[in-house]
Amino acid sequence: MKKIVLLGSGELGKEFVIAAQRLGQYVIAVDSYENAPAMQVAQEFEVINMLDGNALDKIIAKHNPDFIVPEIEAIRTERFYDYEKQGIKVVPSAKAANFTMNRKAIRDLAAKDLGLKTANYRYATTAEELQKAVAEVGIPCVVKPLMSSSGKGQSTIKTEEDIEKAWKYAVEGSRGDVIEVIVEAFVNFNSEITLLTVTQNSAPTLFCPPIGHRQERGDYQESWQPAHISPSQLKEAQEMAAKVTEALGGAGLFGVEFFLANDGVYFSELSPRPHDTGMVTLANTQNFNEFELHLRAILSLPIEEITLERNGASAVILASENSEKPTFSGIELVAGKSKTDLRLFGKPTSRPYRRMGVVLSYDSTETPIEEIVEKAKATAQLIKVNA
Ligand SMILES: Nc1ncnc2c1ncn2[C@@H]1O[C@H](COP(=O)(O)OP(=O)(O)OP(=O)(O)O)[C@@H](O)[C@H]1O
Ligand SMILES: NCC(=O)N[C@@H]1O[C@H](COP(=O)([O-])[O-])[C@@H](O)[C@H]1O
Ligand SMILES: [Mg+2]
Repeated sequence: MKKIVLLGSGELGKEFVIAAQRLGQYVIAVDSYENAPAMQVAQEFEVINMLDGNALDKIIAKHNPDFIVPEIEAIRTERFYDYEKQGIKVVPSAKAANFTMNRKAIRDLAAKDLGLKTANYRYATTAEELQKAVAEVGIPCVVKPLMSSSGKGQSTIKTEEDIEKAWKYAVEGSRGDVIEVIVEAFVNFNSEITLLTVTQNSAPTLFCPPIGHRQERGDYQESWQPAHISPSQLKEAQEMAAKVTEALGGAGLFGVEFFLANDGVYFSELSPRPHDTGMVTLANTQNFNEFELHLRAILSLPIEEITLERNGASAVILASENSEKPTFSGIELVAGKSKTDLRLFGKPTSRPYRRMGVVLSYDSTETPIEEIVEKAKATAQLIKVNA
C-alpha cells in the first residue's frame, strides 16, 4: 500500500481517490476548505493554503508520503523540487507541476524550446504593457492571467476599448500571487480536443481516443469521445503531446489541449493530471477511465492497452447562485433516461457558474456522437441547483 498526498480535492481528485481506494491505496486529501469532494472519500484530510510553502512543508513532513499528486495548479510548486530530492515521488514530476502552474513556463517551453505551433503570444505586467502587447499580437486576442484555470480572469479583446476591462478582469481572476497576463492571438479554430496522454515508467507512452469539447467563458460545457479528427491531424497532435510530456518528465496522465484549425493543429496548454473534459471517460467509454489510468501509471502497474468501448458525452451542471447549502432537484427525471447517469460532486457550497456535477450519456460506437452530446446536454438541463 502506498501513501498518497493529494493536493487539491475537487471533483477530479474525488474520482482519483475512488480509483486509488479500489486498488488498496491510502490517500490524504488536501485543499483550502473543509469537506471538499475528495476529502469525503479519502482516509484522511488536511485543510491548508497550498500556496503557503511552510504549510505545505509541514503536512509533507507530517505524512511523509510515497507520492504527492497535485490536483490543481495553484500550489507552491517550487517546493516540489525539494520533496523530489527527499525521495518523494511528485506526480508526474516536480518539473511538470511547476511548469504548468504558470502559463509562461509551459508556453515558452512548448513554443520556444520544442518549436510546437501555438498562437502568437506576449506577456504584460501592467495595463500599459497590455496595450503594447495587444498592438503586437493584433485584435481579436485572448487575455488570461498567468495563474488561473477554468477560464477565470479570461476574456477576449474585440476592440481597443476592451483592453482596460480585460486587464482589470484578469487581475481579479488571478489565482495565486503573480500579477501578469498572457495575450494570445485568437485562433479561429474549427474544433478543439483534449488528447489524454499516459506516460509510463518503463513502458511506451499511450494515447486515449481524442476528446472533443465546447467551451464557454473559458470553461468546458460538454465533452465527448471520440472527437472527429483526421488521421493526419491526430498524428500531428500525438507527436506534439509526446514531445511536451517527454520534456516535462515522469509518469502519469496528462490532458493535452489542441485547437484544430484550417492552417493546422495548435498546441494550447496541458494539465499534468486528469482533465475536466476527460470526465467523459466516467461513462466507461474506455477500458480504464482517466483516473484509473493516472493511478496505474503512477504505481507502475501495467496498462496493456487503452481501448474505446463505447461512445460517450458529458455535460456540466452549473450553479447559478451563491449558497451555503445547495440542494438539487430533478434527479428522478435524469434517473428515468436510458444510457445516462449522473455524478454530483458533493461541493459543500455554490457560487454562480460553479461546476456541481456532470451528466454522462453513452451508446454504442456506431451511434453518432452528436446524438449522445445532445442527450447529455438536454438531460443536464433537468437538474436544478437550488440555493
Ligand atoms: N488563443 C485562443 N484562441 C481562441 N480561443 C482560445 C484561445 N485561448 C483559449 N481559448 C478558448 O478558451 C478556452 C480556455 O482556455 P485555456 O484552456 O487556456 O484556459 P484555462 O483557464 O487553462 O482552462 P482549463 O484550466 O479549464 O483548461 C479554450 O479551451 C478555448 O476554447
Ligand atoms: N479546469 C480545472 C478543473 O476542472 N479543476 C477541478 O475543479 C476543482 C475546483 O473546483 P471549484 O473551483 O469549484 O472549487 C479542482 O479541484 C479540480 O477538481
Ligand atoms: Mg484549458
